[in-house]
Amino acid sequence: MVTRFMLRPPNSLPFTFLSPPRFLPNPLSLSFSLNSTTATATATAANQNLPYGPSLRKGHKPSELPKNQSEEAIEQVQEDTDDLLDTNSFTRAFDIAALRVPSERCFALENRLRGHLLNWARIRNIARVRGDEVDGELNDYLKHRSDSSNYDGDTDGLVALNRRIHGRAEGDGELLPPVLYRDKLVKTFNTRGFVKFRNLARMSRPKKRKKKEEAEGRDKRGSGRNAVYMVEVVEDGSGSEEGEEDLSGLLGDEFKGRKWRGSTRLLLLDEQYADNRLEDMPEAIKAVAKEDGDQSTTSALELVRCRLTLFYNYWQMDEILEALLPKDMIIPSAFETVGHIAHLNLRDEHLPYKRLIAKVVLDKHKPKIQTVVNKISSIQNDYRTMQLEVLAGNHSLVATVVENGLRFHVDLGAVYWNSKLSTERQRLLSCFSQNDVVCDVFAGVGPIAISAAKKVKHVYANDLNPCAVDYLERNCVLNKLERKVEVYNMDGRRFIDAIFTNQKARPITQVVMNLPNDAAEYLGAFRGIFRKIPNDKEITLPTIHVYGFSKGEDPEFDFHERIRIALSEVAFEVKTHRVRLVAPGKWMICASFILPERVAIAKVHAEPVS
Ligand SMILES: C[S@@+](CC[C@H](N)C(=O)[O-])C[C@H]1O[C@@H](n2cnc3c(N)ncnc32)[C@H](O)[C@@H]1O
Repeated sequence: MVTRFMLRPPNSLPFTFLSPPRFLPNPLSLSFSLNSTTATATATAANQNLPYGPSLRKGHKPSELPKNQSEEAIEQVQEDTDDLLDTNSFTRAFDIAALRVPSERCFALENRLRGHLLNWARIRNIARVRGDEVDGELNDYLKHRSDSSNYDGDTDGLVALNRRIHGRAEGDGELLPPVLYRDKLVKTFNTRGFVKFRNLARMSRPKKRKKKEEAEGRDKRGSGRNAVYMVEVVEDGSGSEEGEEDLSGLLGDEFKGRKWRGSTRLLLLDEQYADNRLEDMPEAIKAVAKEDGDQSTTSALELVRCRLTLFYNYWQMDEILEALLPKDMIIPSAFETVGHIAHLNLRDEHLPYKRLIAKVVLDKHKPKIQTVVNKISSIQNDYRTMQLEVLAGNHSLVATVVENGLRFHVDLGAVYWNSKLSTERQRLLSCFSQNDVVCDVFAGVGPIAISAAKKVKHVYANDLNPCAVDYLERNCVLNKLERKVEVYNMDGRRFIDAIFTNQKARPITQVVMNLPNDAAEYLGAFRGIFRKIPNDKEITLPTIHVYGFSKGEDPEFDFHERIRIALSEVAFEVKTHRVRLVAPGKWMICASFILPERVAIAKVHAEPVS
């Protein structure tokens, strides 16, 4: 059964008498609708109580909007989503005021009106007017026509304009074939100094999508499946005036019976001026309007009423989840990413809404995120893998991660990966030099081993998980480092014993042991590791970097103690570094020390457990 989730009604929070639950208590019997008359009546009052800026608790719901082009955009957003979520219920329209100004002056006026313009996140305070974009040359011509006192009857200009409109070349009166026309353009460019136009054909041809948008006279933000917001003029001062020419034939039906003032833009005014008349506006706005009136007989600056519609795509993930989830529930706002996968860590209280949450996460982070998963249980197995449930998107758990300029293929369902450790891996790498030989005892798919291979002389990498080893080998090849990394698939203790007692192996200078739960206990494998080496032969004592968790009051001391006990040695220096807090009061620590000689040559050797 598919359950459809509806948004909490707008204005529900400030009014207890509306007080429906913040969400529907039983997610399996969801059907909720707000009495729209009540909502409208309370809208203005509610808006006054709400903070500045757009909010799902402000504005009008789509059902309250008059039928118009915005419906097309709403439908297209809906098309893109499945039945789980009613995206239309996130459409909000806001009444605002705007100054309609000539396009060439809008940036100068924007600067002068700063502080009085709409300052909402992700909304540009300059909006284009639908169907109001005209070629500059045509614009000049139309200005002359509309101001007949200035019009000097320049027939040359008219002829040039005519040629331009009919695609004819200047001088010959005939259409040029495209190749000749392009050739002519090249010459023009060159004489003007544009000598580096290598691919003129491509550059002079507008991109298909752009062409289509221009033809439709629409702003990308306001239409199609990616509609974010849209600005429409709902009431302006223009209208048919006597003696005014009907320009609908030239400019399209949009302009039927309307006064033409050239290309214009809307400077969206702050929401507090939505209902103001010009005389009630602040001095800065009045001054601009007055100057404009003084300068021009046909002032193009006018105050208009607009509707700003914000669609589902406008709202951020937390705004949408806050509106959907029950009141007082913590909004899941963070997640880990591994390549195309968003990895949630939902609390029990979120589980009834897990698919809904995942859908919003996916919608708000597409196309980077293609799959949303949730961890089902904590990591408990030997291979440190997670049990994951795919909640939204495609079911591929094989991700490609880029770290430190290297690429890693990772199957999140079968191997260990933690992007949060990337900074720590960088820190560790900075301890290595080009003469080092590194031994990574718990290598996983190779983030440390392969990154080290780029820098050091040689790497021995091991993991118990055959699947991790498989990816480790592939990742070596993927990064063209397979000749510098030797891969093993065995238990850590056996590996330490094998690699240090192997006469042919290069002397190891650095050992990495990243298995924080148990790595310290594997240190016993180093006791007596060089016991068979003759006294007169030089030995290289490696620096060991071992990771562990500590809940102790003094985590460094606590971890140091564990290392001492594992090595049965007291007197040696250990440097510790706090990696990160993995849970309240629980630190992940990295301890680095040179293997004490007494331990390395001890006669008692802890036999590896087979
Ligand atoms: C915490 S992960 C670290 C992996 C890698 N170093 C990284 O940073 O992504 C620990 C790895 O140790 C491996 N492992 C667990 N027990 C092991 C053992 N006894 N011997 C060798 N590897 C083991 C697991 O399969 C896992 O890949």
